[in-house]
This record gives sequence, C-alpha cells and structure tokens, in this order.
Amino acid sequence: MTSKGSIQLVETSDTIDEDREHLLVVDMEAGEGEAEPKFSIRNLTTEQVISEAGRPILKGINAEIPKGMVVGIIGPSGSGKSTLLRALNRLWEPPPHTVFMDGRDICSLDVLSLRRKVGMLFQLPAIFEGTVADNVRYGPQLRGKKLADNEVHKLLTLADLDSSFFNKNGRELSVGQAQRVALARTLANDPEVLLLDEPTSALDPISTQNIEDVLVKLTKNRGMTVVMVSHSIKQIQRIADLVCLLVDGEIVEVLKPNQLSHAKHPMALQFLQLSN
Ligand SMILES: Nc1ncnc2c1ncn2[C@@H]1O[C@H](COP(=O)(O)OP(=O)(O)OP(=O)(O)O)[C@@H](O)[C@H]1O
Repeated sequence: MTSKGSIQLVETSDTIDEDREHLLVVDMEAGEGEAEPKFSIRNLTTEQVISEAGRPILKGINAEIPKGMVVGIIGPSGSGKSTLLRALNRLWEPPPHTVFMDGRDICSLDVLSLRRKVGMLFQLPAIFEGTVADNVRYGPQLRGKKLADNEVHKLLTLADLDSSFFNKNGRELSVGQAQRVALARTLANDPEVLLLDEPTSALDPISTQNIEDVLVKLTKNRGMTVVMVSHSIKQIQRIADLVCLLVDGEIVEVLKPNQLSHAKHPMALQFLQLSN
C-alpha cells in the first residue's frame, strides 16, 4: 500500500530538548484533502503510572495521527504501545490536555460517547452469550436502538462474514471468525476510529488477511482512522500508511512503512533487525 502522506520529523530523539517537547509532524502531500489530525497528542506522560523499571511508561509523547490513515505502532515489549493505544479512548485515563480528538480534549468528552467513536479490538475477541446477530446488535441496543436484520447483514458483510453467520451461536466460532464478529459489533457503533491491539496475533494467515483487507477497505471507503499495535513488521508494511516506533515510552521515529530500514535510533534499529 502506498503512503498517503509524507512525514517530517521536526525533532527526533537525537535532538530532544530537556523537557522532551519533541514534535512529530505528519505533513500531508498537497491535494490529499484530509490534512487535519484525528488525534493530537501533546506531551503525554504517565506520571501517575510507573513501570516495574521505575520510570513512567510514556514519556512526553507528542504526535499527530492523521485522519483516514492506518497508523502502526511497533516497538519492543514493554515499550508502552498498549498504554498509548488505550490512552486514545480512555481505557487508560490520560492527564487532561494531553490527548485531543478533532481538536477537543478527550478528557472533556463523555467517556461512553468517546468509546463509541473510538472502537477497540484486542488480541483475543470476547464474544457475548447468544448469536452472532445478538452480538452485533449489542452496542445500538444499549442506546435503545434495535438494528434491523438487513442492517446486521450489512455489518457482517463489512466484516467479511456471509449471511450464514447471522444465527450462529458465538460458541461455534473459530478465533478468526470471532474476531470478525467483534469487528462487526464494533462497527455497529459507527466508529470514526478503530484501535487495534495485536488483532491478528492469534489468527492463521488467511484470517489475518481477511481482517487486514477489511481494515484497508474501512480506511479507503469510509475514511476511518485505524491505529494498530502489531508485533509483525510484515503486517505493518502490508497495511500501514505510517509507522511510529516506540522505545522506552518515547516515539523515537515516525516513518513510512517502506522506510523502516532507514530508522536511525539504535534501539529501533536493533528491534527492526531482530524482527525481520
Ligand atoms: N497499570 C499499570 N501499572 C503499572 N505498570 C503498568 C501498568 N500498565 C502497564 N504497565 C507496565 O508498563 C510497561 C508498558 O506496558 P504496555 O503494555 O503498554 O507495553 P507494550 O509495549 O504494549 O508491551 P507488549 O508488547 O509486551 O504488549 C510494562 O512494563 C507494563 O508492565
């Protein structure tokens, strides 16, 4: 997949000033039309959460996540990837004035509305009791809306599940099918953003490809913004438009997927070499 934007690293970790106010700017190419960021992250530090290593998990993260792109987050285990992802829908509560969605501090938003707009999938899908259709209807039902059968079918199609799944019991599903049901259930809330925490690491290559295809379609056809943590560099190269490299709680590089070999940070380089 070709990248939709060019990236300008205004300051890299080599040039971080003392208070770590480095800024990673994604500079869209002319004519792309959607230059504004979906998320702006400003000096996000997890002062209240200290890791086992005795340091904040995230240290002065500054980044822009552009609308309608797939942004991959990669980095060594324990570098803070999941914490950063969870900060975007307040599964981990960021300090006020550090994470902005469409220009608004997410801490000032109603948390349930935020999570409807910013859906999340995890490594292992949790399927609720009942049929696939019950699962897909879950979110709207909480708001007193019952999705019609044809709406459920549309969501299943969107998640690459055929109509035979409609009445299947959640217990009959493979992990790959369950992940797509979880995706359809998330899409029923009509989210603007999908956060994905290693969504395919438990899946076989065909199920992985199905999910990747759906994600690419969602960004291309619906302008959805996807932020995905993955341990698979190859996966990131297949579907991401931009890659953030996180090391020890800091974004040390932002690159296009085809530029990963040009990473400069020594830890990032070592990680990339060992991952390939
Ligand atoms: N609520 C918490 N309290 C204390 N420490 C935490 C908390 N959440 C995470 N950590 C620690 O913070 C560090 C970063 O965790 P995080 O899950 O964000 O990393 P990660 O990069 O996603 O790791 P992995 O790739 O292994 O999933 C780890 O050392 C973890 O043990």
